[in-house]
Amino acid sequence: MLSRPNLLFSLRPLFHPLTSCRHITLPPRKMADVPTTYDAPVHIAVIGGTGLQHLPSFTHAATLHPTTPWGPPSSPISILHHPSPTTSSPIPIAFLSRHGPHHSLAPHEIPSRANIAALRSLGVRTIIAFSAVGSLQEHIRPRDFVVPDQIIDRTKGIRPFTFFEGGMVGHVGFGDPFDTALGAVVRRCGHSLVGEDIQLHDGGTIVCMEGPQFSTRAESHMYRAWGGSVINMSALPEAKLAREAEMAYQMICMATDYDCWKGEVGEDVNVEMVMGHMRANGENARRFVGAVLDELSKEEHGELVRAKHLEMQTKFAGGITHKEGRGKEAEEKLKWLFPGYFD
Ligand SMILES: CSC[C@H]1O[C@H](OP(=O)(O)O)[C@H](O)[C@@H]1O
Ligand SMILES: Nc1ncnc2[nH]cnc12
Repeated sequence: MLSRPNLLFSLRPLFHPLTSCRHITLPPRKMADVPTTYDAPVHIAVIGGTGLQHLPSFTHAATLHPTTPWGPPSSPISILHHPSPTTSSPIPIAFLSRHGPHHSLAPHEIPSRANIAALRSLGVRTIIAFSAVGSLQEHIRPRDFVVPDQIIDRTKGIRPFTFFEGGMVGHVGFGDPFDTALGAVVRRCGHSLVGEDIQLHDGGTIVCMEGPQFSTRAESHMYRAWGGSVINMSALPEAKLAREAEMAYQMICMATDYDCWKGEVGEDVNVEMVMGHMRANGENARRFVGAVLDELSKEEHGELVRAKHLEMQTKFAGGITHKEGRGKEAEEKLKWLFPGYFD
């Protein structure tokens, strides 16, 4: 049984599974000027992390408060209008703050399934995720950007990490945890900005640790020996769930510290250090994300942005459980997330 048995049914009028444009009705809010509904599908999202809780300089078209069978997401979802370089109408971008609008969610408390499910239900198929990371390599200096291509999972299995459980089994491929085609676009945009105050590393391995405490020195040395480039607490399960939800996902990282492997007095990572670098270089982070959105808004990227190359993969990956053996609650939730896949 669902813990909230009526939830799926009460959601149906809000998120009709068979319509791509979902009319979202919201609870009464104070934000009188900004609409609380948005009727067109939104294909691109930005997930902001530590120090990147807003994306100013875009037209704020709506603020949505969706809910999902996995509960509400970390924050309201802002719909921002981004001018398209190739069409007359603006491109809508969904912005979600991973730790909440006031950074009140620790990494292990982030409702990643709700975040990804809410974004997918709006039509999102491409996610640019931003993260503040520790550097595990001397040449990746604080304020450098890294567009990673691999992840080592050092979370502890305490975060819900899949949509497939409770009598619905699914196995998606995760050999390349970031989307190769999207990553290539992001790197190209990053390179167009590289100059005196922007440095970019084209690839790298993120170690995603559980936290919320930072690593011990022994762990930090071990991650370096494993070939880790940078470390954070939020690449997973976000990237895994995005893959299950058939979304093209790429993380952009900004180094804020050298973790604790250098062992120099006063140099170990702390929150002040992370926030200081994020504040000082936040404008460059926003420029980077803005350049990526400029590029993705071009018509030529339409197929990529709609993740046509991932469409239906989860129908087959999740088709392993025979109908008669399915857990009913799990089946209902997955039918909500993937209308038509598991009928
Ligand atoms: C405040 S330091 C640790 C914190 O910073 C990173 O956050 P995010 O990835 O959301 O930018 C890291 O993953 C930790 O959550
Ligand atoms: N050293 C570090 N370890 C884990 N997450 C981080 N985010 C920023 N710096 C970090």
